[in-house]
This record gives sequence, C-alpha cells and structure tokens, in this order.
Amino acid sequence: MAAAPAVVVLIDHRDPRWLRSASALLAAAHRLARDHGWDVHTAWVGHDHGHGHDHGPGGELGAAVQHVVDVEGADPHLASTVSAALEAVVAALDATGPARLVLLPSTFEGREVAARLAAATGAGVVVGASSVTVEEDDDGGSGHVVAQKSVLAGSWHTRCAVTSELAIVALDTGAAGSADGASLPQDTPSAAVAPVVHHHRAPRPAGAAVEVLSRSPRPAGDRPALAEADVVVVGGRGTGGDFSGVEDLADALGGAVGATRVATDEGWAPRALQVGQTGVTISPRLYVGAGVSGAVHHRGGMAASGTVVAINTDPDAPIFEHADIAVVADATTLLPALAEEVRARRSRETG
Ligand SMILES: Cc1cc2nc3c(=O)[nH]c(=O)nc-3n(C[C@H](O)[C@H](O)[C@H](O)COP(=O)(O)OP(=O)(O)OC[C@H]3O[C@@H](n4cnc5c(N)ncnc54)[C@H](O)[C@@H]3O)c2cc1C
Repeated sequence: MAAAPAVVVLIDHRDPRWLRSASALLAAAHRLARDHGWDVHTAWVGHDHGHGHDHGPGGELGAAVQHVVDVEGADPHLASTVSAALEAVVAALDATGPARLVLLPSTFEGREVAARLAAATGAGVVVGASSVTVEEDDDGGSGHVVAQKSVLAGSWHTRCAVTSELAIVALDTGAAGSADGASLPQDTPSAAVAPVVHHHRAPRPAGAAVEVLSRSPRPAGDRPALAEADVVVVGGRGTGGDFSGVEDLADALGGAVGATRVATDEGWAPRALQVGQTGVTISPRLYVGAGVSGAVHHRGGMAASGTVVAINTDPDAPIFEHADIAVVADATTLLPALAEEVRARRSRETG
C-alpha cells in the first residue's frame, strides 16, 4: 500500500533541546495530518547524540517517522547544511509516500534554508506565512498547499497557492502564537515512538568550506526572548533615546523590550530588538508602545498582539487607531510611574 503524503517538519534545535518554533510547526502539521490523512515526519539535522537508535531525538513529537540526518563534517546549523539535509529527506520520501510539504520556521536562517531547498528541488516556496492549509482540487486530485501571508506591511492579506507537487513553507512561528514555550501542541497525537530513519549526506561544497570555530550565545539576561514574550514594551522616537523607562516597565511586567526602527537606527536599542516589517514579528498578549507613532511598517510586526496599549503625547497619533487603551501622556514620566505601580501591586498581591 502506498504511504500517505508526508509533511516534513524541521525540528530546529540547539542539541539536545528543540526550540519553541517546532511547537507551532508541529501544531500546523498535525492539523493537516488530521484533516487530510497526511503523515507527519520530523527532520532533525545533526548527530543523534545519546538519543539512541530506537527512540530518536524527537520521540515525543507524535510523528509517523523521525528522520535524523548527519551531514558529515558540516555544522548542523548552517543553512547550507540544513537545506542539504532536508533535500536528502525529500529524496528518500520520493521512493515511498511523496513529501508534499516541508515546514520550517520563518527566521532569517529558516528563510535561507527554504530558498536553498526550493532551488535544489524545484518546489514552490512561501516565506513569512501566517498559516497553511491544503485545498482540494476540483478534479479530485490530491489538493494543493495554500499559505496565507500578509504583505505590504500588513496592509494586504494574501493566499499563496503552491502549484508544484512539493511546497516549502516558512511559517512565522511568532505570529502563530506558541505561547507555551518548548512544549508540545495540545493536539499532538499520542503515537507510539516513531521509527527513526538515519540519513548520511555529504556536505555541499559551500557548507564544507565553512568551519565554525566558536559560538557565543547572546547574553540572555532575565528578559524573555522578544519573539516569544507574552508582554512586550516597545520604545520609539518619543523616548528621546532614554530606554530606561521602557526597560523598567518591561522588567516590572516580566516582559521583553522592543524598539521601532527609528530607535534602532539611532542606536538606542540593538537591531535585534526592532519590531516590524524589517524586524521581528511579535504576538504578545500585551503590547505597550511608548513614543511610537504606529507607522505601517511597525504595525506589520505587531498587528497580531492581544491588548495594545499606546502612550503618546499626540492625541492624533496613528497608533491610537489600533490601540485598546490610548494614553495621551509623556512616556518619559509615565513609564517609571507605571513600573512603580505594577511593582507595588505585585508586592501587595504576594503579601
Ligand atoms: C521599507 C521600510 C521598512 C521599515 N521597517 C520598519 C520596521 O521594521 N519597524 C519599524 O518600527 N519601523 C520601520 N520602518 C520605519 C517606519 O516607517 C517609521 O518611520 C518608524 O516606525 C517610526 O518610528 P517611531 O514611531 O519611533 O517614530 P516617529 O514616527 O517619529 O514617532 C514618534 C512618536 O512619538 C511621539 N512622542 C514624541 N515625544 C513623546 C513623548 N515624550 N512621550 C510620548 N510620545 C511622544 C510622537 O507624537 C510620535 O507619534 C520602515 C520603513 C521603511 C521605509
């Protein structure tokens, strides 16, 4: 009997820990599996350190098959390595049930992997997608993958139908709202541990030419990662370059700090904290924008936020049109006062 079509989920990891993005990808894959009878396959690039041949590094992820790909001698986190590894998985699946969809996170690296894989396989590719579905064909065929994504700084929502047999979709896992950390999506089927298929692949010349000498993780500090935080306090030009109030309120709320492009261009905040079309996409439960005008390029990265609080001296600031709570005030004085109030309430609550 022919195997079911496969959706291959890249399990992004810092061995041996898989990253939170995998949770949102798995949720999307399991939905497709449930609705269309596809099989979920996981792909883990790198050594199978200590996981054992029977269990595999993604044993708990509810997959039908786990693929572990060792690209000999190449760093498992380079885009050239990951794309070569996924190519090996897709090629192996061609001989059984075809791979119909490869899902990866729409990070900077994920987009590069998606583009390389598409070039190598001739597949259609969509990056920055907010969701993915399969639509049935009128002629009773096996359907085609449709990805939704917003374009032009969030002003248009589009449906991108992939017409090739294989689709590669880089999903915006921040927008997908995986708020539970690196935990499994709720609808993960409790399958028996999936069989592990090991692949060995020679690196591409470009990958083999790169030797990673060392890695220096960015100091994490106590704040949550911007893309994954439940609360984000964003500072804009209206802070006048003093981010201490933004940081103070973020810390009081246990949230992350974000910035507009003006603020990062000015060097008031690191580029990695830029929220928007050319920065990070966020979907916190609470967004606080301080001295932020709400330009369309900024909104493109925070439109999926839950409650939006805007603090601006200008009562006609565009961000107020998108805010649940609009506060006409000077952010430089209001932010420290808010932080103090939050701390006072917390300490009263905890007694
Ligand atoms: C191709 C392209 C991509 C872009 N990508 C991004 C992106 O990814 N992210 C992004 O953010 N921008 C991006 N931009 C820039 C974007 O268009 C805006 O210029 C930018 O978001 C504005 O930043 P801002 O709100 O900090 O500054 P401004 O628009 O200058 O707004 C400052 C606001 O602060 C208010 N204010 C002043 N003083 C105070 C005070 N004391 N207290 C409270 N409020 C005060 C003002 O009333 C004003 O509303 C992009 C632009 C282009 C062309």
